[in-house]
Amino acid sequence: MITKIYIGSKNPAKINAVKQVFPDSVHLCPVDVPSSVSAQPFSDDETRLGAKNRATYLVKNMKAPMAIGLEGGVVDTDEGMQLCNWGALATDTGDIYTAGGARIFLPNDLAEEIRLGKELGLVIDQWANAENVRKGQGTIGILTMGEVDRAKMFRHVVELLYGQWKFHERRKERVSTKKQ
Ligand SMILES: O=P(O)(O)OP(=O)(O)OP(=O)(O)OC[C@H]1O[C@@H](n2cnc3c(O)ncnc32)[C@H](O)[C@@H]1O
Ligand SMILES: [Mg+2]
Repeated sequence: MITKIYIGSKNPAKINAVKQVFPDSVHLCPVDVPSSVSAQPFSDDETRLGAKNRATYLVKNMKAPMAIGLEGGVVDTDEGMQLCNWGALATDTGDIYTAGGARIFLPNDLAEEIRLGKELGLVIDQWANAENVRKGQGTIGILTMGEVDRAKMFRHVVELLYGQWKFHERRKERVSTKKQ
């Protein structure tokens, strides 16, 4: 049974996403950890690696039985720049699951600023004339008029992680009962 989950961030949007998925009895431990990728990841691979690094850091260095890493990034394409988001769930049994989140295109003037090397978290505050967007509704919340905010988007990612973990645990149980 899961009693404690570490989260590799103190960002409230990320913590809320995890809180919404697991039962109230599960104790959440948010810790700021290095993602060991750029502050503004620029591809799916880099963003996914950031999420994995956050989760595995907690298992290795904080002795977390289960840890979740969530990471936001962007992907530039021929048709414009997209938001991308990834999550990873790692366990002290050596398992790791990853899942990608929703993606939408950024308006071009916003994307141009990021191409200049600025971090989305800073750019969006100016662009939307708001403060700490990344800790609240997120860019995705601004661009969808609050229909899908950052916590809701990451909630889906966490559901995909938790669901995969449950599936594999069930499979392991079946295999061990067969062997008996
Ligand atoms: O404290 P941490 O967990 O690092 O939270 P963060 O907001 O910095 O989140 P990420 O490092 O995962 O995001 C990478 C970059 O993309 C920005 N970003 C990603 N998604 C965003 C969103 O929905 N709204 C605002 N900024 C976002 C973020 O501010 C960073 O500059
Ligand atoms: Mg960050």
